[in-house]
Amino acid sequence: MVADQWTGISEELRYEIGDSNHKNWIAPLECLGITDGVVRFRAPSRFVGDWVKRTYHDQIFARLQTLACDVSRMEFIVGDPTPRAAVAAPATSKAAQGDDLQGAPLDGKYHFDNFVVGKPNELAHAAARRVAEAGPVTFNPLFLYGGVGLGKTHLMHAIAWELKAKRPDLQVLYLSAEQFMYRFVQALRDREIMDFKNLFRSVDVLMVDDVQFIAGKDSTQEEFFHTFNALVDQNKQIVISADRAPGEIKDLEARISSRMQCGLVVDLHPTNYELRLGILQRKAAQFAQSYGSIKIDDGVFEFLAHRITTNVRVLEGALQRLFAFSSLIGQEVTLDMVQDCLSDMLRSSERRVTVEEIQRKVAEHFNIRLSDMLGPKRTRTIARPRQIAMYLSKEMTSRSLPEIGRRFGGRDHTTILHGVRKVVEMRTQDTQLNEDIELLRRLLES
Ligand SMILES: Nc1ncnc2c1ncn2[C@@H]1O[C@H](COP(=O)(O)OP(=O)(O)OP(=O)(O)O)[C@@H](O)[C@H]1O
Repeated sequence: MVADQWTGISEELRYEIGDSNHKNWIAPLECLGITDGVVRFRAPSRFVGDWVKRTYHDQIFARLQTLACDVSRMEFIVGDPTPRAAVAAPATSKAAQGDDLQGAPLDGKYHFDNFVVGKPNELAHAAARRVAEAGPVTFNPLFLYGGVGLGKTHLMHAIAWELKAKRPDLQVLYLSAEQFMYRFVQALRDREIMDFKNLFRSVDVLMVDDVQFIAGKDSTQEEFFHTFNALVDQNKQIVISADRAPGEIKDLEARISSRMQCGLVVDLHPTNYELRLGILQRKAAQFAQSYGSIKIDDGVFEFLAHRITTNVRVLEGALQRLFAFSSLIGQEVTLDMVQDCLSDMLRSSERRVTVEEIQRKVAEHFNIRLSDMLGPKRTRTIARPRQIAMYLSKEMTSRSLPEIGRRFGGRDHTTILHGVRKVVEMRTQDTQLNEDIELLRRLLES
């Protein structure tokens, strides 16, 4: 009974702790059920079990209690509980044991095949592909960086999958910097630091995600630095990711930051409209396999790609919700339904572009002075760009007409409304103007 409801709890936790934590820690757990008040989970390694117990115990426990009031505690067991697992492993050095080398679980969806390539990520993708060929080490480390949800983890997992498939002989270790620190601290505590060092130095490819996490953590940084140097000296490939460039990570020791810049540092740029559209199409095909096909009206993907520009994870969440909703109630996905079903997401991902930015960009584009945009002049060369800026302010910000009016030199809201209507009308008749507006919108979104 508890095991049946675990999927629901796991999904709730995804919202609470985020996709990436969920993927690393909660998704790999299997709920085995409840006996005498003890809820048992199977974890893929002791490391995962310990971590979940320390970090998410309260969140999981509170939910379990709402299901079965006789829950008294949780227990994590490791590996396969059948008698096969009871066979004693031959005595091997710790470093050679699979469980110890086990990094974070790899997501089965993060392959190169389903990574959509566009201008903003083509270099990062090409570099990742090169590393995944496992040819001679040409750049070491490969340092991938970029904002939240732009595909760093996806690319790292894709490298790991590809290497596992092509070169099963290689020891590939992927983990987050947080896990690196946890294992280091655990090794210190258990006096197993030599095992720790041997383990990390015995890998052929080391991949560390979100390295900014160790900034400011002195002894972890120190150990990381030595591991890093030892592997580079042996010509072993290292792949690192972070949310910013090495030189910009606050409290990261200068010697580490400079070592990281010795290889290839590549940036995943924020997505552009075309990339978002491509990702939506690709993900929709994937979702159709799990949820069954649904009918999606023309213009829905374009609308989403315009409106949800924050990060790909949010875009994916939006699409998933539409699929779930549509297949549950058996309704096709129309623009109206999208606005209804995703109203919270659309509100919160409203571009943080400001009226002032819009005025500046539009003034630059039409080569007029900002003071004229705000001032009283009514000549066409000034009034037209001003109306376009009003229109974009209404479309791209959540400001009301009176608020926009105040920002346009204290104009009345009816003047703004008139400007907006005028542009809506002109857009249908003047293709050049329409293109100008689309261009401006994209510039402002990027
Ligand atoms: N170019 C892309 N093609 C397909 N899916 C993508 C692409 N970029 C990102 N995604 C998807 O977006 C989601 C978030 O990506 P990912 O977890 O790799 O981001 P990240 O850069 O590691 O973010 P964070 O900084 O939060 O760790 C994933 O589901 C991933 O598959």
